[in-house]
Amino acid sequence: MSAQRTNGVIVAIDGPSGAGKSSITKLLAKRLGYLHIDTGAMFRAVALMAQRGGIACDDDARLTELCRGIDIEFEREGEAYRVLVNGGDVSREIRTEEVGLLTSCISARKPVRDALLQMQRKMGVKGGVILEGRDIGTVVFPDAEVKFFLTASAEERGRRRYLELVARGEKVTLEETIEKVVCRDRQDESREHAPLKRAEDAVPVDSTAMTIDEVLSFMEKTVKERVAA
Ligand SMILES: Nc1ncnc2c1ncn2[C@@H]1O[C@H](COP(=O)(O)OP(=O)(O)OP(=O)(O)O)[C@@H](O)[C@H]1O
Ligand SMILES: Nc1ccn([C@H]2C[C@H](O)[C@@H](COP(=O)(O)O)O2)c(=O)n1
Repeated sequence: MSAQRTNGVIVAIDGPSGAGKSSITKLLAKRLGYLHIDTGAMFRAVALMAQRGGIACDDDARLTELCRGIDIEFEREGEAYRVLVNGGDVSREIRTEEVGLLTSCISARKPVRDALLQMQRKMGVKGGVILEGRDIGTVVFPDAEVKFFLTASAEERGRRRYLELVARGEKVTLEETIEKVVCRDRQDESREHAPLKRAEDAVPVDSTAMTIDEVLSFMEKTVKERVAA
């Protein structure tokens, strides 16, 4: 472990939409006493601010200016966390389907990735953190002590997201939800900058037939073994 890691190791959890990254990261961070850094929420926050400012998702000049002046924070609230942008709570607004779609475009822009890369490295460099996203183990922290690539079949991820949306009262079908998951996968995997892919040294976890507790126990055991080694 490098001398910079004064607070513990860095754990990276990458994977496609609906794989369970946020759910697992929240629980694993609690068990380890680590900080949970939801990098997807950071991209969503930039997308929301671009939407509010009338900035087109491919306007790199204005996106560069937006990212230069943006302050994104995670504020612990009991067992959860609030996402603050320039001091304002955007935890709910960033989770809408509209912002999610805009984020797919925004997250492909190099100025946005470069700006958030610096922020994420600053947040995690001392360790004692779990970062979840698409490029943590490949780009943000290629030297992370523990890396996981968490996935599940597109059908299972669509089913999970469908149940989540229906529970929120949204009128969606299972078929269209699976289609959106597959579409999001294609966008995240095919973009030019920091595409979604498994780091060579990431531990693959296919949760298609695993419960949240089974995934959590496996990851906790793996981290503790790696730290003890
Ligand atoms: N192993 C599992 N078995 C059943 N349901 C799961 C499992 N893992 C996660 N879920 C459920 O699937 C839904 C999506 O999980 P979550 O939001 O954590 O995924 P994610 O990878 O963070 O997605 P995104 O990247 O789109 O934010 C949640 O309702 C969660 O409770
Ligand atoms: N490190 C990251 C994290 C997220 N993204 C993209 C992928 C999604 O299109 C969008 C929202 O992520 P989610 O909240 O669904 O995990 O942001 C990325 O490109 N890199």
